[in-house]
Amino acid sequence: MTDTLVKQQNPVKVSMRNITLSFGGITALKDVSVDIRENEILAIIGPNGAGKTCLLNCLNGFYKPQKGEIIFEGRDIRGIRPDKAAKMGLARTFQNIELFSGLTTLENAMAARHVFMKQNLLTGGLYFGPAHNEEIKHRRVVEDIIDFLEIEAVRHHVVASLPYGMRKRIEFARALALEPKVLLLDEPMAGMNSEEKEDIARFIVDIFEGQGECYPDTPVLRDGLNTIVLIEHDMGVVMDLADRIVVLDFGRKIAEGTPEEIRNNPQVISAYLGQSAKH
Ligand SMILES: Nc1ncnc2c1ncn2[C@@H]1O[C@H](COP(=O)(O)OP(=O)(O)OP(=O)(O)O)[C@@H](O)[C@H]1O
Repeated sequence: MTDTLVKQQNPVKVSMRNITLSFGGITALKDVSVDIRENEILAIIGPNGAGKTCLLNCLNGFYKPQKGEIIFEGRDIRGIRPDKAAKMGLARTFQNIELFSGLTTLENAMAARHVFMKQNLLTGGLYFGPAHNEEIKHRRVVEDIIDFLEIEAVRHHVVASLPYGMRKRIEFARALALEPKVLLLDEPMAGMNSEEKEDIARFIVDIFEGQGECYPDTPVLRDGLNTIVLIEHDMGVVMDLADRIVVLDFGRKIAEGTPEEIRNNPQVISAYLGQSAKH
């Protein structure tokens, strides 16, 4: 059996069925169905305005599609609150960085851990005792993630003072700090130079594969994260990283397949690759 066939038979982790999303007269997504499978990096591509970000926004509850269903862990999560989606294991980064710019790298990553914290504001105010112990545990996970993403040098820097590429990396750290089951990356390399892109590509592969006993106390790094969805415009990166690709155009799914299939699909070439070839 070929590798492709094996991939196609991987269990479905999230199933988006017949998603339609409109804003007034604009139909951003029209009857789009996408299965996100275990053990795959799934790339979503398409020209500007094709509906890629909208699809992620539906997945993590930012937008509630008018039609369709999103099945995750046996239930329809269409229209779930974003914090609930994060708690269930759907974490994402944003095309336009959405960090707390007045906080440090460490504080931004720790903020993500509040999803898991049992202590409330009152007990949290009593620094000693359970809240303190809990903080130590979460801090260890966050420090591992900071180490993994090689951002130790800016742990205590306020995010607003950092260059763009570094802020993108911190957003990645914050998403990992949620220890997700499915990681949604919206243009994690946008605006980066080729060296920075290579670093991010390496992190994606490493997180997908897992780092074993290098990080024994942080399961997301130790065991890896076997379901990653990636929106990316750089075709070289997409072809290198993705196991499968879904192509959107004007809010519709026009193709789905392996990088090889997509590369040779005439509809995709005219809709997307053709367009970029003109530039
Ligand atoms: N909140 C909104 N209100 C109105 N229209 C919206 C909203 N969000 C998205 N749209 C529209 O939906 C369509 C799809 O947008 P989306 O951001 O998903 O595209 P995209 O494929 O991610 O594009 P890009 O590659 O440029 O980021 C566009 O026409 C966009 O203007």
